[in-house]
Amino acid sequence: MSVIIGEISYTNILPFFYYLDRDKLQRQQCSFVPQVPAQLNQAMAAGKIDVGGISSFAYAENSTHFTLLPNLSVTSYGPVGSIFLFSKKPLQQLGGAKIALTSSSATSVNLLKVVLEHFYSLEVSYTTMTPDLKKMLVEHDACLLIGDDAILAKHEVGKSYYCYDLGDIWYKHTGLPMTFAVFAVRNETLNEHPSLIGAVYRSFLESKKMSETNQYELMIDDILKTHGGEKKFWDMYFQNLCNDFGEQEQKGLDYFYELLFQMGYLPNQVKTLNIWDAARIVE
Ligand SMILES: C=C(O[C@@H]1C=C(C(=O)O)C=C[C@H]1O)C(=O)O
Repeated sequence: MSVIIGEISYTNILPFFYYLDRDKLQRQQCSFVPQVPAQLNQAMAAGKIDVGGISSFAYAENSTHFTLLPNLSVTSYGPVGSIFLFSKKPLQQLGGAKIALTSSSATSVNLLKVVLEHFYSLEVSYTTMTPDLKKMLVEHDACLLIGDDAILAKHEVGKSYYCYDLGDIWYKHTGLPMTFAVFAVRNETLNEHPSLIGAVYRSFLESKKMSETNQYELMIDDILKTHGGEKKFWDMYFQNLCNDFGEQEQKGLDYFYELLFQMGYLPNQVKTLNIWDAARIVE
């Protein structure tokens, strides 16, 4: 018996992982797989990962096979600070443009399609590439980066390009938050190991609460050692992200899924968000 936990390899997921008692979870036969979102999404769909953070888009693609864990997400109300379209031209002039998309993402690449095609009525072409701004912009007019790649690129070359925060654009057009990552578990795993998934879920919740209570301080001290940057920047970044998944966050996600279905980017409508009734957790 083992449960494999997917761990998004970006700083934005850290509040849920920083305080996990990994030794205890490992003694309970849990193991951890760190990867970028797109790879975790695929692994979870293939049954190679059981539970963890995935792109919210990947939940929509697998909503009949996955169950969402309540009160956990990576969401922004407005600018997210790590999902940027870097462009050689102003966004409104991107009609006919060639856009390079990071291969790490699922939510943000689809959010970009909503922004360009639905909000701005632009027709563009897309190529998926490994995230490397300089290489992406050799033959493309604009590129999308997410996570720590985007943070670094903004810091290094942000002033040389037009730079658009997709969380900001989404909020301005809809008045709704955007949930980039959700926490989900495969239905089969939930049926087989409800009490272990309960333990994993409570650990995520506790880590999130501890991170929020001490204002991410210890976590940011460590990030400064591993990633560099300024304390002020990371303070702002984490204070700005919402880690809840309540009514308003769900409303934003419902609307995102609805637009993607109408645009043909989701084959099936997501009728309901299937959220685990945590009250039923088996101790
Ligand atoms: C805020 C971010 O959210 C991430 C974006 C994701 C995506 O675009 O698929 C998936 C998981 C999130 O952790 C980010 O990485 O910048």
